[in-house]
Amino acid sequence: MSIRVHELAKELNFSSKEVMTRLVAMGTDVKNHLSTVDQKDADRLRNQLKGKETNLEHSEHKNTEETRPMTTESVQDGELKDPRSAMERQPQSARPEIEGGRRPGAEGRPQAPRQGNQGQPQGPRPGYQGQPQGPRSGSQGQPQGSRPGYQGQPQGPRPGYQGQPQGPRPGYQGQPQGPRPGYQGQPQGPRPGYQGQPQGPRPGYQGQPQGPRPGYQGQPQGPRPGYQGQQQGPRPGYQGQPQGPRPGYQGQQQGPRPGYQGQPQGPRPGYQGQPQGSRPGYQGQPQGPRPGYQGQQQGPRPGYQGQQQGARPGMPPRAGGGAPPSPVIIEQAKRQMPANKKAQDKAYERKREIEKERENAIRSPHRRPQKHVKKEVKDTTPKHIVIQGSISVQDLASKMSRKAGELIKQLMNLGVMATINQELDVETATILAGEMGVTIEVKAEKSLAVIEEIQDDPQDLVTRPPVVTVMGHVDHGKTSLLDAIRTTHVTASEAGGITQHIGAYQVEINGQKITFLDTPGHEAFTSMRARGAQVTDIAILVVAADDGIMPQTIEAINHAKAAEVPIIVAINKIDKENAVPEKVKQELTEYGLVVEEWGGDTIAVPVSAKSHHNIEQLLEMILLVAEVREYKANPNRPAAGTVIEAELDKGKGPVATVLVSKGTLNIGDVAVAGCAYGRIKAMLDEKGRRVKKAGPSMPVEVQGLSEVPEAGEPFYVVADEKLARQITSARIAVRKVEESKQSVAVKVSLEDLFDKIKEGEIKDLNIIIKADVQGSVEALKQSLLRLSTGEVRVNPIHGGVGAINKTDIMLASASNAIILGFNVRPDANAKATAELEGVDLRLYRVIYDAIEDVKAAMTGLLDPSFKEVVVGKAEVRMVFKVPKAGTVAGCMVTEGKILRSAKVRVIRDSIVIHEGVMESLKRFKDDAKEVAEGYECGIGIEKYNDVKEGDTIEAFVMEEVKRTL
Ligand SMILES: Nc1nc2c(ncn2[C@@H]2O[C@H](COP(=O)(O)OP(=O)(O)OP(=O)(O)O)[C@@H](O)[C@H]2O)c(=O)[nH]1
Repeated sequence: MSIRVHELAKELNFSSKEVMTRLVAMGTDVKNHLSTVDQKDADRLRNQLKGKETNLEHSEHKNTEETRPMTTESVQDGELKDPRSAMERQPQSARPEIEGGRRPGAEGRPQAPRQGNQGQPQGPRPGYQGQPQGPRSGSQGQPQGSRPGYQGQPQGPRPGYQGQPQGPRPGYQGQPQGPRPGYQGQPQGPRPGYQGQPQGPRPGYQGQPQGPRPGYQGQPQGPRPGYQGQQQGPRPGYQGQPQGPRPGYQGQQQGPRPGYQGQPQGPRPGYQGQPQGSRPGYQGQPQGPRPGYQGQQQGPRPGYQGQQQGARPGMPPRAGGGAPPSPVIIEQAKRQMPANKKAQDKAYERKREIEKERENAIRSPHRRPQKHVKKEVKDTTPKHIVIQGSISVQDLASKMSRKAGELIKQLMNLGVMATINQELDVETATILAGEMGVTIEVKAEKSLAVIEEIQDDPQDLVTRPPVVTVMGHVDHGKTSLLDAIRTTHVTASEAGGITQHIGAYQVEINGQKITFLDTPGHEAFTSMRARGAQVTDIAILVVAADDGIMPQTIEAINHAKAAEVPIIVAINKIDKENAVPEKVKQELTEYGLVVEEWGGDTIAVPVSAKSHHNIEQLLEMILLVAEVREYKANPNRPAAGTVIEAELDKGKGPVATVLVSKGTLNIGDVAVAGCAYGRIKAMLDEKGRRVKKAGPSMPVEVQGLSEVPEAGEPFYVVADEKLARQITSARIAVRKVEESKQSVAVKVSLEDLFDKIKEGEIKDLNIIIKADVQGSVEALKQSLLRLSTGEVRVNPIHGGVGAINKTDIMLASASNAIILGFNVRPDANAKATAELEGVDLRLYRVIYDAIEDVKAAMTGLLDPSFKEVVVGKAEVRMVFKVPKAGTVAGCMVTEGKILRSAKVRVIRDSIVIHEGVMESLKRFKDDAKEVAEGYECGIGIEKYNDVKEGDTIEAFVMEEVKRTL
């Protein structure tokens, strides 16, 4: 039955490796510990090891190896068993003195205590690689008996090194030996131990008294315990194998102890064949007085590192003398540094310190040498810091635990001149810190910056006045209507009060209040919406009965619809003769507003702002809508609202008109609005009267804020000024981070539309269409509506004729819409606003292209491989008719530069009237490649002669854009 190597090892209490080695030596084919061994081989190994155990018992009474006879019986199967090198195999007495009396084995390893491998007692010494140990030949087979000298030279007269006569025992390199100088000529006399320690009383290891010869670590010496207190008695061989008949390496018989590489051992030559008798020292130096390590006096043979050797703790008396200390003791001695060694090391360290000081002094000559040089300066500076946004040099230095000067210096290296109080933007701070090995994390305290909305219990809600905004086309009578309402419906008690413009006011009708935002037009409405403030409950759409629906009327309708605010139409100027209210109602239906009398749900009230006709009816209608909509709020809670208007008053400081939407604002409350905060010192209503409280839907002018907040900012009352300060400082940090990032609030764009649709972010694709003619708006609108899919609905929220203006951009921003311009251009203001608001604005000359782009964007196939870049604009100042060349426009370049290679388009009143190729570009009579801003030039356009004074010629190039999808 076969058995695996590891199983056999376990059985025999051997390591698998050892078993494998033995099996291989026996000729068994084993590769690893999982290899199988057949029964026969396993038994062979068992028997072999068993035999050793027996032999071990026999060898129990053997003495030290020096006295052991070398036998030839230990040779088995022709294999030599001694695992030791010749040096190891040499008897102790025959070994040369090397390094102060330690007689090392091969490679200077200590031999003496005859411990087997791993400290186990060794007993009978097997020969090297199992070679018989017996006759103890000298190195390289020289007979040991006759003690030949070095390289076989006769031993008789005991020649010294290189055959020199031994007689007078010359010292190293032939120096006279007489007074036996020690290493480097030091006197040998009193035989000091290692490093000059006195040798005399032979103290034991670490100065312990030597007397009773204690064993290792002071254990009694009596029974001579082996390594780690194991009994020395039977002296097991390598790895606990029985020692008895002195088997050679791998269990081979030991017998006659051959010399190195099987040479006879006999005459016991010294190291490298030198005669043993005279015992030459290391490298042939005369041995006589046995100099110590490095020539120090050997006298009583100091132990390792100067420890006295004499009594040899745990050691049998050495026949050859000078046996090295136990390896165990060496190990121990290495661990525990002798006192004098420590002292030396200290002195060395001190010396190093002084040297370092000197080096430092040389490097920085102006610096005083430091008295105490710290051994190790621990770097306690943080390696990672968190900032909330831009940060001053001083604050950054303190966060980095560095001196501000260091940072300023580093900034200078980076080419930034900064003062200690200078604010560093996040990017600069990050680079600076990075240069100093510190990473920066920007984490704005948004949790503080954003105030959590208090959810009111429905039971606490009470009806509040509706908030109304008046919108409509220019000159249709918005201001007149607001004035009419204000003047006709002030309460008696208010009469005589000086009406102030604070941006909003309240009127009372039938005991019920209505709040009007006193900012006619949708611009304020949309800009507030763009900031997320939805303050309006009801929109009054003013349409002049004599004019009908006009572009801004349509915009207003679409704004109100986008904000999902109910619309009440005030058909104004009905006092006028040419007023046709029915026409207005008719037109309204085209925009989804069907008046009630025609079966719809849109309330339309014919009014006259001039004659105040039907103003009351209009107000009643507002109350009716409010009643249906049930505008409610909880007045018994800390106030929250919106800043309607704010300004810096010379006398009052920052003042803000706040429309309270929830709760009640009181004098003394601490409020936060954007980055402004403060305790409310005074409150005024629209009549300029001081009030102590302001409930839901009441507009009041408040004083006491730290700075002027922006219109549209939410306004909150907080617990105390400390919290208010924390909130605003956190908001300031957020604002700085956002400013430093210069991030644009990215709205939906055709570029990322598909991604957003996929992510479910977009369900409605809001589109604003602006075109040169209404027909194009309608055509585009109808085509786009047909693109709606199950995933996304195309929703043209606004369409109009004319240039793309700022209002369009604000509506797009508020409604997250895309603007499609067909044959129109954005005005300068609109273009800048679009960039600021991140509104995607696309211009087309062909309706089909616009539809295809939207379609492609919705399916993720948009390929805007080219993007139009306007490089310059020129204003046509004069038109020349040049024979053969046609019409040439004498222009002034007003923006950028006109490139000869660019394409051009002619724009008249923001409408593109021609797009084509430039035929000529001249500066006076010379052809020009480009003409820069502020210079005159002549532009000829290929096949186009209708250019007129006042036209704008726009030069543009098409740049390739890499797809990001
Ligand atoms: N006959 C008549 N004229 C009116 C009426 N309402 C306003 N107007 C006149 O129309 C003109 C424009 O009125 P505004 O109130 O300034 O119109 P608006 O819409 O506020 O104009 P913008 O502020 O420019 O947008 C003024 O001359 C008013 O006198 C009305 O009911 N009847």
